[in-house]
Amino acid sequence: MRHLLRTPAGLAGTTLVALMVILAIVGPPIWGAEAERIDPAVILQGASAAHPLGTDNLGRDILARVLVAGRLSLLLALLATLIGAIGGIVLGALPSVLPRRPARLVTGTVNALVAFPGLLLAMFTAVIAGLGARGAVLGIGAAIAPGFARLTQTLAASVAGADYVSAARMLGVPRRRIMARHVLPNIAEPLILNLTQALGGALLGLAGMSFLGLGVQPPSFDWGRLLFDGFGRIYSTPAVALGPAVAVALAGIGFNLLGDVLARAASRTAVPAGKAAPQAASAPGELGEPDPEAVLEVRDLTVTFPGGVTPVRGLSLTVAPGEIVGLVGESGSGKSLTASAIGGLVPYPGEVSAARLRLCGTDLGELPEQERRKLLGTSLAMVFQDPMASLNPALRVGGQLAEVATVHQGASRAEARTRAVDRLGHVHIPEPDRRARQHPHELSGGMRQRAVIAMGLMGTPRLIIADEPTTALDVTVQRQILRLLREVTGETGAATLFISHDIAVVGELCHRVVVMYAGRVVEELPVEKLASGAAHPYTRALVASLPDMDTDRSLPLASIPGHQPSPAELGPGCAFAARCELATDRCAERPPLIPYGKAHQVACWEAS
Ligand SMILES: Nc1ncnc2c1ncn2[C@@H]1O[C@H](COP(=O)(O)OP(=O)(O)OP(=O)(O)O)[C@@H](O)[C@H]1O
Repeated sequence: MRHLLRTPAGLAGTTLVALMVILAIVGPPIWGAEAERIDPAVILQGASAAHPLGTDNLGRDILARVLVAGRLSLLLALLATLIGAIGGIVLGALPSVLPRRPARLVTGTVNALVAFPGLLLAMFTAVIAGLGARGAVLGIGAAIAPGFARLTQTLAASVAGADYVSAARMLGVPRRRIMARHVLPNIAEPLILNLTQALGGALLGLAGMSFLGLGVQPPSFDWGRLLFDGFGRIYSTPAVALGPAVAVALAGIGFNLLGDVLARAASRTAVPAGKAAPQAASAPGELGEPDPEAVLEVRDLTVTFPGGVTPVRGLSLTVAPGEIVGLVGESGSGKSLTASAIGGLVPYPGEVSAARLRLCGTDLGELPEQERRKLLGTSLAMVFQDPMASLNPALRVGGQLAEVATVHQGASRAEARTRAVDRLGHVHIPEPDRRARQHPHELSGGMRQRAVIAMGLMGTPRLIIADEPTTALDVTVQRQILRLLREVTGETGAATLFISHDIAVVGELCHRVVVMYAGRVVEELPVEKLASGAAHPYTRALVASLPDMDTDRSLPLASIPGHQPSPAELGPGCAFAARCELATDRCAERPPLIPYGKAHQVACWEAS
């Protein structure tokens, strides 16, 4: 964010807005008397040394009036924006809490209002509410509200699909409460950012209303009113109209630039990893020197959500070039959030901190936002469970792949397309040229997943994070994708972090296995030791729950009794203790991750 504010647009927006705010505060006390001083000797004068913007029909100095009018102009714009925003957010949120029919009525009304020209809506409301500042403010508020309502509906719809909202719904949480607790807090940031841009629009709108004679009435004056008063003289003494016009334009540009930069900074909806004090397991002195060979080095990674929910707690992980590391654990253990934190994709309001988060030898926490994105865009490829989530259904597959090359490598369109077709062929998609021209829905599930892997290969990824990439696929296709991942890792020398809840798949594909439980690593071991050399009771239970050739298929499959505690339920001791046959009083204290043979670490007091 700080970096974006230092860009030319950010700097210009911040400076202009700061100047406007200062003007609104100091303008009236400094130039108030001058702005009101009537001087019959200098009536209707043009620009001069004494009156740089000329004088009005009562001999009042226009420059002083422009400087004083800033306060009223900004205050009215702020009021109109707040009215529009609050009205719009309420309108936008209503369909989510109302019964079906009234909800449809509200949605239809919002759609109609969005289609209605804003200025007409403003004028219509202003005429009904009465001429003057009040009517203009209500009018502009009414013109702003539909945009906010539509934005609220769109954002709410995107959050409504989140797993935690579905879970709350299934638990029977009332819709009003879901809206207030789960939806609105998660969409607050873009809405607040939109306020800044709306403020710029409101300033221009109010000036327009005053200019049309529908806004501020004498003796009060805002920039629009001054523009209205000076417009008749624009050919004889242009300065009198240009002064207020420039003020309106500068303020509008300032708020729009700032709003745009803020929106861009927030558009990620993800929180970049920042440097944070190392937690529990490793004190600063234990952090040690960075590993120069590692592709990925994570130390004490923590992901926190408001309310003290910490689904990832002090996780450390290293992945070497060409290595396939499996991150395994039950659903909810924090595997996906770990991947999201590495890729800078943790959704707002999650917060990421790490004592060290290095990718390809560069500390991500120390990079400016733009460079961090560039490094992630070129060195990291992410493959998710649902390939449709990574592919835009409205775009052709080839075009989406080509975008990576045009955006990150500055390739021409033709070069990017050729490379996209080549990459599709590389992941064994038959007839890659034809497939590149198709839309994602025309491809099978396995082919889509291959296309996503091909997208990752458009750059030269040093690390591939594959988060449950085969879970949604049938067994045969699963095998093909696993083979492809192994092949890609072997060919490119890239490292792979393979996330799965399926320890059998992990055992088959990976060189090393990291086992997570309730947000922490409980064991890290070479894959050869998985079947019979695991030391943590949880890893052993996971392995024991796998069926093999001798398993009696008439009996229910083995499962680990009990359930993994949710991040909010975690106490100070070993999180697995409640389900562990070996648990003793000592487990009330959390066991540290300690070496247990070569390339093997375990966090258990009773490990044997
Ligand atoms: N946006 C969020 N806000 C609050 N809690 C969240 C959010 N996203 C994830 N969590 C919580 O973090 C915990 C870990 O989630 P995560 O998705 O990383 O688990 P996982 O091990 O990948 O599980 P799965 O295999 O089911 O994807 C879960 O308890 C989940 O409820």
